[in-house]
Amino acid sequence: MTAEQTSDTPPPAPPAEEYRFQQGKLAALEGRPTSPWVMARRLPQLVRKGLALGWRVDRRAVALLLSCQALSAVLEATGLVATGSTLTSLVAPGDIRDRIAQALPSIALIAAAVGLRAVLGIVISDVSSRLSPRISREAELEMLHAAAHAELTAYDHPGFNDQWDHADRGADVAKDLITESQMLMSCLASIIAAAGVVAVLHPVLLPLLVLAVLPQALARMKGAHLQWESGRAVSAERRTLGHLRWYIADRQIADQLRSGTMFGFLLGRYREIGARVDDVTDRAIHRGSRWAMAGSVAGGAASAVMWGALVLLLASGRMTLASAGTAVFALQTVGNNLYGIVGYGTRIFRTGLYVDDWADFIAEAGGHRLDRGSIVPDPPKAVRAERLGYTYPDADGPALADVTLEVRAGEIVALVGENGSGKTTLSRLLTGLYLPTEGTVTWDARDVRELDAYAMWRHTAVVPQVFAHWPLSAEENVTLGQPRGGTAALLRAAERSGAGEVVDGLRSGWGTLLAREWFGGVELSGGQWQRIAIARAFYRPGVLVLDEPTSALDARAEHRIFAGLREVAEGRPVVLVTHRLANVAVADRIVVLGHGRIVQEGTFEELSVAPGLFRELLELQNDRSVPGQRRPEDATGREGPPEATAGPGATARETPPEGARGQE
Ligand SMILES: Nc1ncnc2c1ncn2[C@@H]1O[C@H](COP(=O)(O)OP(=O)(O)OP(=O)(O)O)[C@@H](O)[C@H]1O
Repeated sequence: MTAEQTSDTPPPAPPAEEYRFQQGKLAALEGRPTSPWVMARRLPQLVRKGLALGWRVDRRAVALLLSCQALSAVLEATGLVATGSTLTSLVAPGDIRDRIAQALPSIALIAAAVGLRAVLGIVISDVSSRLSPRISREAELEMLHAAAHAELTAYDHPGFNDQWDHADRGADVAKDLITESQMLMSCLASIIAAAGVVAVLHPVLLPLLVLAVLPQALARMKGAHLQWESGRAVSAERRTLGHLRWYIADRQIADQLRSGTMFGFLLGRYREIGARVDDVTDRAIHRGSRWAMAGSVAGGAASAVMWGALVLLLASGRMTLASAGTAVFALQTVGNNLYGIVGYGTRIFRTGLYVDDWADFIAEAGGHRLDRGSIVPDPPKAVRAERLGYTYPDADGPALADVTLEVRAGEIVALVGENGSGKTTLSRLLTGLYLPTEGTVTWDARDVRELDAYAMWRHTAVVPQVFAHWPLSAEENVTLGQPRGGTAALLRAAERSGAGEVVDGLRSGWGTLLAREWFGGVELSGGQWQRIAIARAFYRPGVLVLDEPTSALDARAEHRIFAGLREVAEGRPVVLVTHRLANVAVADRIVVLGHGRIVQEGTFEELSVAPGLFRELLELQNDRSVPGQRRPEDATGREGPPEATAGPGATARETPPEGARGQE
C-alpha cells in the first residue's frame, strides 16, 4: 500500500456531480429486434449484408467462396448417399467378400468426397482469412470518412461519441460477418444435403429433429440479445473508464498526477465504475445462463423423443437396419449442423447488431452529417454576422445573442471580453465551424449554409487556444500536407511567426519529425509549438482567426507577431481574440463581448477612455498594486489605489478570490 493510500483522512464524500458520459438517446436502438423470432428472420438479411460488404472489397473472392460452399454441400450429400448404399451392400445376405466388393465403389466415393471437401475447406478458410481484414479496414475507412463529414457541433451532443464507439465496434467486427455468414451457409448446405437423405428414409424424423434443436436455438438467441443489451447499457461507463485510464497513464499530465498525489483517488474512481460495469454484465450473464439451462432441458427431452422414434421405427419393421444406420449418420449430420446454425446464427446476429450501429453511423454521421450547399467560395472579402445567436446543444441559455458585426479584408477586428463571454464561439461561427442557431453568417453576402463546407475551410486559417501537435515533419506541420506557394511562402510564414528560428535549431531542419522521442522525433517546448501553429495559420490564405495566439510566447516573439500582423492582414479579414488588451491596439476595431452580447465597439483610443467594460478591464490589467498591502509611503494605513503605472503589455495578474480577500 502506498503512503498515499494509508492516509488517515476518511474518503471524501461523493460529489454532487460525477464525471460521466451522458448516454444520448439512441434512435437506432428503438425498433431493434427483441424477440428470437425476429432475430431469426434477420439472419438472411445479415448474410446478404456480409456478402455485400465482401463484394465491395473483393468480388472474385466472394464468388470463389460461394462456389466452394455449394460444391462442398453437393459432396456432403453425395457422401451420405454413398454411406447409405455402402451399408445396404454390407448388411445384404451373401458372401462377405462379394458384399465388400459390391460396397467398394461407394466407399471410394465417400473417400473422394471427404478428401475433396477437406481441400475445399482449406480454400474457403484461405479466402475468408484474406478477405476479413480488408473488410474491417474498408469499414473503418467509411467510418472515418463519416466522422470527418459530421458537423463540429456533433461533438457537443451527448450520444454522438457513444454512437462513434458503437460504430467503431461494428467496424471491428464487420470482418466476422463474412466468416460467420460463410459458416452459416456451410451448415445450411450440409443440412439441406443431409435433410434430403433423412426425409427419404422416413418423413417423421426430420420434424422431430428440428423440434429437438429449437429450444436451444431460442435460448442462445435470447442470451446473445441480453449480452448485446448489457454491452450498450454500460458503454458510457466503459468510455469513462477509458478516459480515466488516460488521466492515470498519459505523459502529458504524468507530472501533475504525481505532484498532486492523485493516483489513489483516481484509481478509487476507476474501481467504483468498474464495479458498476461488472454488476450490469453479471446480471446479463446470469439471465443468459438461466435461458440456456431451460433450453438445454427442453432440448434434451425433445432429443430423447426423436431417438425413441427411430428405435420404434426399427423395432416395428418400418425401417431396415441399413436405413436406420444411414439415418443415424444423416441425423447426426443434420443435428450438428443445426447446432452450427444456431451457434453461428447467434453470433452473426450479435455481429449484425454492431454492424447495424456502424451502418447507422456512416449513413448519417450519427445524425450530424454536413448538410450544406455546394457553392465553392473564393477567399472572402467580407465576413458578416447578422443578428447572430448560438446555443450549445442541451445548454440552458445562448452563448451568443444578437451579434451583428462585419470584418472586411485587410481589417483586424479584436474580440475581447471576460471568460465565457462568447469570443471563441463567435470566431467559430464566423469561420463556419458552427452554424448559427439564430441569425446568419455570410461570406461576401452568401449564407455560409449555402457554401461547400470543406471548400470554405480551404480559405480559413485558425490558431485555436488548444492547437494540434501533429506527429509530422516541421514542414508538414506548417503546410498541413497541402503545399501551396512553394518554399518562399513557407519561409515567409516561418519568418513572420518566429517558427524559422525554431526550425533552424532542429537536427534535420524542415524535415525533422516533430513527435515525442519514443516516436523517433524531436519534442518542442510549448512556445516553440505555438510559433509553429502561428506559422501554419500565416501560411494558409483566407480568413485568419487568432485565438490567444501568443499565450506561450516570450516577449520578443510576441512583439514580432503583433508588429507584423498588419502585413499579414493584407487582403484578408483577421479576427484576433485576446485577453492581453495592450495587444489589441493593433486592431482597427475592438468588439467587446459581455455574456454573449456586444456591449462596446470602437477603436483602442476610443474604448480606453470611454467608461465601460473595456476601460475597466484595461485598468485592472495595468493595476500592479497588491490589494490589502500597504505601500511603504502610505503610512496612514489607507489601502493603495490601483496604480496605472504599468504600460501596455503588462501581464494580466490574477486577483485573489473574493473569499480570500475577505480574510485579509
Ligand atoms: N462545447 C461547449 N458546449 C457547451 N457550452 C459551451 C461549449 N463551449 C463553450 N460553451 C459555453 O459557451 C459560453 C461561451 O464560451 P466561449 O468559449 O465562446 O467563451 P470565451 O469568451 O472564448 O471564453 P474564454 O475567454 O475563457 O476563452 C460559455 O458560457 C461556455 O460555458
